[in-house]
Amino acid sequence: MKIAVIGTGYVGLSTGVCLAEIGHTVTCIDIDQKKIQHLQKGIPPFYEPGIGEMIMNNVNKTKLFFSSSHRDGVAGADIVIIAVGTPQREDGSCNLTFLEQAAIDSAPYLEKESIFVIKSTVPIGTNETIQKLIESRFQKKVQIVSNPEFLRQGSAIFDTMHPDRIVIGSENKDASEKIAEMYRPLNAPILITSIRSAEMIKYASNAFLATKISYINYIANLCEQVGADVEDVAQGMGTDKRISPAFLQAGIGYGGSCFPKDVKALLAISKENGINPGLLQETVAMNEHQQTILVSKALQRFQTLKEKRFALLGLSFKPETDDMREAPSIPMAKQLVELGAEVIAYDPKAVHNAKKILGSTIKYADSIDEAFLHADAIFIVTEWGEITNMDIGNLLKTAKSPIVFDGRNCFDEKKIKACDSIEYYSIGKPVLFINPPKN
Ligand SMILES: NC(=O)c1ccc[n+]([C@@H]2O[C@H](COP(=O)([O-])OP(=O)(O)OC[C@H]3O[C@@H](n4cnc5c(N)ncnc54)[C@H](O)[C@@H]3O)[C@@H](O)[C@H]2O)c1
Ligand SMILES: O=c1ccn([C@@H]2O[C@H](COP(=O)(O)OP(=O)(O)O[C@H]3O[C@H](CO)[C@@H](O)[C@H](O)[C@H]3O)[C@@H](O)[C@H]2O)c(=O)[nH]1
Repeated sequence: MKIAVIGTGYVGLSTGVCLAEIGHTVTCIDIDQKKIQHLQKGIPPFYEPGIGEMIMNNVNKTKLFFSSSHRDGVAGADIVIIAVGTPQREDGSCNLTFLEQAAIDSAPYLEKESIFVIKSTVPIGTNETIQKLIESRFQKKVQIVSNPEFLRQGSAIFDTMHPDRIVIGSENKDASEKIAEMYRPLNAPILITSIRSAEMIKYASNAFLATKISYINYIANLCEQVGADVEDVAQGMGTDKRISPAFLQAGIGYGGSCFPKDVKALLAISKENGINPGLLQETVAMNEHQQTILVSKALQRFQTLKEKRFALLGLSFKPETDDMREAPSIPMAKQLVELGAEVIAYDPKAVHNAKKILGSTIKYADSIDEAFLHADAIFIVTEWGEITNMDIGNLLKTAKSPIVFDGRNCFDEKKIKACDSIEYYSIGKPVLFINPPKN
């Protein structure tokens, strides 16, 4: 099939590249000309494992094209997929400006038979609004399909090639069958629903996962008070098939471009519809509290953080991405600086993006070793492989004090007990002291 994908962010680019990989001819469109120029040379605009190779492979096979002109992709396309951003407004509700503009930019070139697919995460009823916009403004009949995306950053290509399910929301049988046909080579379970149910599935899934994280963080905080270990508790819970072990990793809260904004959007939708949003309000409040928890532990340990030098390991909102959107490292670094500490941060990929947000309020190290040097304590924020695999015992010998605040529970007891000297604070687990420093 001939497919146009509008927006070359994490979702649009991953979708476009994978659809080319399974045999379709795909043109990816973006209004960001610089992005398109780079993509035409095979350079991805962000760090995402495996995407660069897949782009080059499909560009070389003339299955994948990039353009900044909507006409180039949309004219003659069987299917047009919209994957532009739907960010959060100040009141938490979803901002549809980019989506409306993408529809307006594409509509003039839509063919009579082409199907218009909205992959962006949108409030319930948006697909119908966009359909009406195209029909009234451009006098064109259009078949609209809601096809929400569930990929995770850091494993976007794997998730797109191996989805747990594909959700297709449509009021038209031919349109949903055509979209199912487009995805057929992926051999994934397909769920066909109404448009409104498909829109709701996306928010309900993200809000559920975010709530599951806030729940285990709440249990973790209780574990610390009652002397239990949250990892044992999560394992005990997760082995129950009805609960599952996924998303039971306690830590310093969720970040990223989706959970924070989608939970708040669903909250706004609840309020608009007169449904008590109390449950989701607690999810958000718990997450905000959790992002401050390591700083509270440090304050308790040191009384004052003035003139302390702290190493911050990991800046991106999760490993294997350079995305800093809503990363827990941002409030944490700001708080430490406000309390008078000097912060030196290390991240394998996200420093460039972190500098745009945190600027020169903190320092940046080129290596883990450099960050450890003379540090009064180490804060672990993101569980990159390089960080979880580091030789912590040896590295701590170069720090001023062997004190670690681990926000992602990266090390087991064996690794901590092998250190000559360490004071190890983690989330939802007892503090470990191995020949701790005197002060
Ligand atoms: N990031 C994720 O992991 C993820 C996963 C599932 C769903 N989603 C949802 O998918 C949507 C896209 O998210 P993203 O993270 O890929 O966004 P993004 O911000 O990374 O990228 C959006 C792209 O769209 C382009 N764009 C904006 N207006 C345009 C227009 N009129 N024509 C062409 N291009 C235009 C921008 O220049 C940008 O490159 C959002 O609704 C998001 O909630 C995101
Ligand atoms: O047990 C867990 C799992 C995740 N996280 C945190 O939750 C955030 C989000 O992680 P993850 O869900 O892996 O990454 P995203 O790329 O944000 O993906 C989520 O958001 C996407 C955008 O909507 C959806 O498509 C995905 O299905 C959904 O998992 C990160 O800060 C993680 O550190 C935890 O704290 N504990």
